Amino acid sequence: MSTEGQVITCKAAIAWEAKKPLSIEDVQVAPPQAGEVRIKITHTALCHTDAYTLDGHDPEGLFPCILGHEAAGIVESVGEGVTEVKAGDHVIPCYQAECKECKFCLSGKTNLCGKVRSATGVGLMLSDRKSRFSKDGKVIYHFMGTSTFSEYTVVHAVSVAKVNPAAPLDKICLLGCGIPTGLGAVWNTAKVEKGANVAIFGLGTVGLAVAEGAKAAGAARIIGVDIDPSKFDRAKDFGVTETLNPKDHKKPTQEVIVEMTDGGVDYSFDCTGNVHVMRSALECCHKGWGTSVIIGVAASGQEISTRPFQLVTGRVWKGTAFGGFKSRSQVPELVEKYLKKEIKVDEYITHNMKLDDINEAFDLLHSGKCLRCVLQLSSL
Ligand SMILES: NC(=O)C1=CN([C@@H]2O[C@H](COP(=O)(O)OP(=O)(O)OC[C@H]3O[C@@H](n4cnc5c(N)ncnc54)[C@H](O)[C@@H]3O)[C@@H](O)[C@H]2O)C=CC1
Ligand SMILES: N[C@@H](CCC(=O)N[C@@H](CSC=O)C(=O)NCC(=O)O)C(=O)O
Ligand SMILES: [Zn+2]
Ligand SMILES: [Zn+2]
Repeated sequence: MSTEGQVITCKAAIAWEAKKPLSIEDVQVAPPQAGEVRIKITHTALCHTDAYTLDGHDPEGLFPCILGHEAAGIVESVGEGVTEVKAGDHVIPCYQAECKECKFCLSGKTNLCGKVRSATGVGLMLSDRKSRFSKDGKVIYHFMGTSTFSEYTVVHAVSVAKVNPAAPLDKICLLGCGIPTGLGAVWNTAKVEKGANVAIFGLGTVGLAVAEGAKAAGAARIIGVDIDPSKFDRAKDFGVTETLNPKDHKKPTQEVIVEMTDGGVDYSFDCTGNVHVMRSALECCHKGWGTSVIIGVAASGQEISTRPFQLVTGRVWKGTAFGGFKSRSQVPELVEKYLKKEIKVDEYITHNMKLDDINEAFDLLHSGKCLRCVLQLSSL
């Protein structure tokens, strides 16, 4: 029976307030309005950014909300005027939109899109500044324009990447965030070249994807830094050539790396979200040309600092969102790369669970034992 045009009642994990476990409850999901798409989410993974917002560190965090932004699913219905996807299409919801017509999209300089960001930042849909989620009449906010911890979600059409239906949704859900972010930080933002020396701070999913991207780019040395030594063996499988635990050294990590590399690395990446680590990452870069890319998301109120002399003497500080990939255009290309075995995806999945187990999955994420945990919400 078609659900098009109807309110759907389905299960979702509601974050009623910060720092509290999620609650699996029935929610009402309104039909998509003009320019919107309702998606049946089949699989979602958890990213550190979901934990960051749930823990109350996100200045944009709004409660109650439905978190989740690394997922895949099938279009259930589309609103008026939506032509690029239709019911039955396999899709990846993208927290970074791509409208292809705003100042950002047309600039050729960035993957950021300005079309819906003002609405997604306050948990609403653009057309009427309302939420499509409710619980017995009470508004539940959207998150990152995706809200994938729900059996059904509504997103802006500019935030939907249509992908090859031959790709397994339980794997390619990971292409909604962490893997593209790490690969793209190397390929699009830093543009690491053959023979370069690289340092990666933080060897979770994002850091490992940086390692994978750096190896593919032909980096000579890939130094993996983490305070958890249990991360090191696996990191070597992703391309890390040397490991460094800051706790094993009296000197600041940046000094250790500068000594190891005859003056510093060509590129460094922060994949921790810790502002002190971001400073180390900048300062371990080579004088004159070293570039450091901030990927990690820092908690509300945190600020970065260094001596301006570090920049005067040629180091460059950059940041990246979704690895600089244009979502609707390039996520389908990443799916094809996965199908051709040109990029890893399965290797980042350490756990598989059901939506009901989501709080256990967050505990695993916090424990450091988990790279990506994929939750199955429904079967095809
Ligand atoms: N800019 C963007 O578009 C995106 C940013 N992120 C952010 O990237 C960061 C990494 O995400 P995940 O890999 O999912 O997280 P994760 O929690 O799996 O990995 C973080 C790693 O950093 C290590 N670490 C923590 N403190 C450290 C320190 N002081 N020195 C060295 N290593 C340290 C941890 O042991 C862990 O291995 C998070 O801040 C996340 O919010 C994630 C996706 C997209
Ligand atoms: N809401 C936070 C910032 C969170 C943030 O930086 N998000 C990243 C993606 S993290 C994915 O796991 C991002 O793409 N930012 C760009 C954007 O447009 O949101 C805050 O207010 O500081
Ligand atoms: Zn993420
Ligand atoms: Zn745009």
